[in-house]
Parts: sequence; structure tokens; C-alpha cells
Amino acid sequence: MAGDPTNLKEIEEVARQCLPKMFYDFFRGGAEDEFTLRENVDAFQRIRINPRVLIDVSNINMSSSFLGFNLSAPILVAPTSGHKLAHPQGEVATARAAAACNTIMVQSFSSSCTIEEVASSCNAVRFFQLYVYKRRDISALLVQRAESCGFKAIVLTADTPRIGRREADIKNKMIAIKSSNLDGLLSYDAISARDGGSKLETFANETIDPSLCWKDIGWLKSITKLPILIKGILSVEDARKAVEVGVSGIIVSNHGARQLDHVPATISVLEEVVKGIDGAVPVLIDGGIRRGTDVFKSIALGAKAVMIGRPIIYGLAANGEEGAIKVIQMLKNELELTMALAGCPTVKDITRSHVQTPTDRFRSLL
Ligand SMILES: Cc1cc2nc3c(=O)[nH]c(=O)nc-3n(C[C@H](O)[C@H](O)[C@H](O)COP(=O)(O)O)c2cc1C
Ligand SMILES: CC(C)CC(=O)C(=O)O
Repeated sequence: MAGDPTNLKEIEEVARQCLPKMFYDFFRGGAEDEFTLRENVDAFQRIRINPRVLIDVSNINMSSSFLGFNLSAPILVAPTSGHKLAHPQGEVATARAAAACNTIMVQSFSSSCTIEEVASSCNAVRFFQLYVYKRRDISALLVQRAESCGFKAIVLTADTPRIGRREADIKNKMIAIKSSNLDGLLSYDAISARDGGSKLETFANETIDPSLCWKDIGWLKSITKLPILIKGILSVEDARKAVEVGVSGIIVSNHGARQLDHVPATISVLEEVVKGIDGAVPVLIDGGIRRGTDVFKSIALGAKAVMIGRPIIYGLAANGEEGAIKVIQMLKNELELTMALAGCPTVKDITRSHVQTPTDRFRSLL
């Protein structure tokens, strides 16, 4: 890879140089002032690791599982739209990278490659992320296609009744990402012909159903047998509701800070969400995970595993499937070293006492 990057930040820089400005800005950007975008990363840096010594760390085992599926490490690929804007092979390259690393990819509803193309590209466990459209028949059809193509879970994104205000996309007049999944079902022509603003925003707001609410989980359950995860939970109240309606897992996420600015960094609410549901279902987290130490901190605060969004796209842009593999491998290598240096030979050995949060420091002063 150009410049031989040694960390995810440097891969982002290679990607920036490869990508047209409109697409780099779309991938990188957050909502409005990007306060939460910075917080997602900064909040990890306010957490300290408490290492333990004189523990045999000659063998580090990062293997983990989620919903009964084995993972080589507790790191999954988050759903992100439009991978062909990053690389001509799009999500097929991403899926192969996830498979090569023995992890799970969540394919976006707004993917450039179809559900069927991704399913036939490799033999790996895949989940499907769902947006519920005003045209429920379209969303139902995509769920059925995913189920018949062997996807193993539906990830319902709950934080996008409308798209957040992403000012770079507005300035750049961002195109509406063409999702092949919608070929023959919806036309982009009317939107492409419009002037001004982000066409992605116009398209999303015209299609996504803002009336989606808790009772609709019943509808989703009626059309699929797959386990359902809810993505976009930031409060204990909503996490409890998700458990009440019978989901199989929760994803603490603020959509990579692309929806509502000034919501908390995901890592700062993880622990209360996990405690609030008392282990009823497993909890994943995404947002700002850029180092193996971030994965370690997330596990210590109760996540079953993490998901990564932008870094995968940057890897793809920099070097296709190999680039995405490099991203996952880098994080895995960093996690492995972190576990060794912190005295944790297995993922189960990572406990709450291995980290110190700002709240812990405040309490110790009282
Ligand atoms: C370019 C981009 C596209 C995204 N597309 C989707 C999407 O289609 N569906 C979804 O649920 N989340 C989407 N997300 C949010 C991610 O799933 C994830 O929550 C976020 O990227 C995690 O933060 P990180 O990028 O800091 O790792 C997208 C994020 C980015 C950056
Ligand atoms: C089509 C969009 C809503 C995709 C998305 O989730 C994002 O860009 O964050």
C-alpha cells in the first residue's frame, strides 16, 4: 500500500489521496459542527488502561463469538453505504476481506453491490442492515432476499428517521448513492435531475419512513425468522424497550456521528446501557474505534464486540480487498499486543477493573 501505513490514521491519509473530494468528504464527514465526530475518538482517549503484570501471556487468544457465530477477534464490519465509491469491487471486496479475517460483515441496505452478489462472493457469516422505507414492500422484499441468500441476522437502524445535516455533502452537492438492491424497484431519475444541495439527503428523506416506531418491530418479526438487532441505541430507556420487544442484540451507536450532533460519544454511554439491561442480550458498540486499545476498552466496559465503519472504507479505497484486510489485521495485531501488555490472555480475561473512566477518577476524589 502506498506510503506503507503503520496505523489506521495513516491508511485514512492514503485513502484521502486516492478519493475524489466529494466521496472522501462523504465518508469522513459528520453532522453539523462535528462535535460528536471528534468526541467519538476523544472519549476513548480519556479512558486509562490498568495493566496487570506477571501473568502468563505467551499465548493470546482473541477468539470470540456473537449470537453463536465464531469470530477470530471481537471486531465486526459495520454497515456503510456505497462501497463502489471507494473501490470498483465495492462490497464484494469488503465481504471477502471480512471472510478472510474470520469475522462478520454487516451489509448496508444502501450497498452498491446487490445482496445476491455479496452472498455469492464468499462463504462467510453475513448480517443485513435494514432501513425501513415508506414503501414497506421494498424493505420487506430486501429482508426476504437477504434471508433467502443466507444472511444470519437483520440489523435495524433506528437512528435515521431523517438524514443528519452533513454540510460537506450539501456544499459538494453529493450524488444519491445508487444501490443496486433497488434496481427495478425505485428510480433515481427525478432526484438526479434536481439542482442544489445533497442529493443523497433528498433521496434518503424521500424514501426512509420517519413514522417507524417500536410497534413496527412486530411487523419486522412477522416478515422474518432471523434474529433482529437494533442499531442506534444511546440510552438505557431505549435499550430496555429493545429488550422488551424481543430483539436479540443491541448496537450502541450514534451512526458515526453523522445523524444528531452533540449526542454523547458511544463509549461514554456503553457501560450504563449494558448495566441497564442486566445482560439480557449482547451489546455491540461502534463509533471512533481506531486502535486495539479502543477495542480493549470497549470489551472492558461491557461490549461483546465492536464494529468499525470508516476505517474499512479507507482500506478499500487505498487497496481494495487487501486494504480492508490490512485494516482488520492492524486492529487485531494492536488488540493482541494490548491484551499481552495488560495481562489478559483471553477476551474473557478483560474485566471492568482493567480500565479507569473519567467517572472513576471523579469518584476517587470524593
Ligand atoms: C460513509 C458511511 C456510510 C454509512 N452508511 C450506513 C448505512 O448505510 N447504514 C447504517 O446503519 N449505518 C451506516 N453508517 C454508520 C456505520 O454503520 C457506523 O455506525 C459508523 O460508521 C461507526 O463509526 P466509525 O465510522 O467511527 O467506525 C455509515 C457510516 C459512514 C461513515
Ligand atoms: C443512504 C444514507 C442514509 C446512508 C447512511 O446511512 C450514511 O451515509 O450514513
